[in-house]
Amino acid sequence: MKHTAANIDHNNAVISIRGLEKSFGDYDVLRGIDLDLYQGENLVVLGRSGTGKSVLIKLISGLLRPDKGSIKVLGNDVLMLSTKELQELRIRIGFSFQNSALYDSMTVRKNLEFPLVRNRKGITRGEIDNAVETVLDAVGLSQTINQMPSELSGGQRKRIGIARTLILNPEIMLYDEPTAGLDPITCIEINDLINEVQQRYHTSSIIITHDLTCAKSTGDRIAMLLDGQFQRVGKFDEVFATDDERVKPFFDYNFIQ
Ligand SMILES: Nc1ncnc2c1ncn2[C@@H]1O[C@H](COP(=O)(O)OP(=O)(O)OP(=O)(O)O)[C@@H](O)[C@H]1O
Repeated sequence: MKHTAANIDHNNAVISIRGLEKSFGDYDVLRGIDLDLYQGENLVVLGRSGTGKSVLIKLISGLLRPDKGSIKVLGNDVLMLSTKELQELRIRIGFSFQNSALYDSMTVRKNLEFPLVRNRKGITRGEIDNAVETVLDAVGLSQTINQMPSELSGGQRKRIGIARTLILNPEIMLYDEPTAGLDPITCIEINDLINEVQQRYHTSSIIITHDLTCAKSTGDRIAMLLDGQFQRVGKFDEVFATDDERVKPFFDYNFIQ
């Protein structure tokens, strides 16, 4: 079970979605999504491949427009924002995506400086150095500051990718399959890091994963996408207390029953 007691404000939804629908041609991917992400909460989104998890993230970040429904993020109606306002909103969201690769030709320090220099005009050298050292310490990799990405393990690269996101002090974190392709021990480290980020940065997070160990150890709540809707939402044990043949195989496969 999740081992950190989270400080969640259930009166404050940082993401609020109602009646969201999205189709591509004849395929109705999302068929009426309702979802609240509360301040301080880690919410895990589970679902089979192709059920629309990435589409949901793209709708939340304004990269796709829905056919129906509303999306509020940090008090903003995403569908009403101008391009510039959307860009400003996205800076407040940290994206930890599988393909958010590090720049191979830059040291860890330069990789971490990059988003700061681009997004914080007028920032001083001292402030940059301070921010880099703080996020590296947060992900436990201070010693790698002058290394190249090719000298790091997969787990270390993942941590630096998360540090690069944290450097802009995001209010919301979106993790897309954070443990994919990592060995079990590194997975545990990444799960712990997600929980530490929640505690230390007071972020609210959506974590998309197929890894139920990750779901169990990071999720304050689990939302399972079934047939285009969140049909099972709750604590980990509640979500899996069912004989539903769409749900059981997830559990059985992950825990070898
Ligand atoms: N721009 C697009 N145009 C047409 N179809 C799309 C588009 N984006 C997504 N789809 C379709 O929507 C469905 C949901 O895709 P999505 O990438 O959200 O799945 P997913 O749940 O994230 O899957 P996975 O776990 O494999 O990453 C898929 O059938 C996909 O082909």
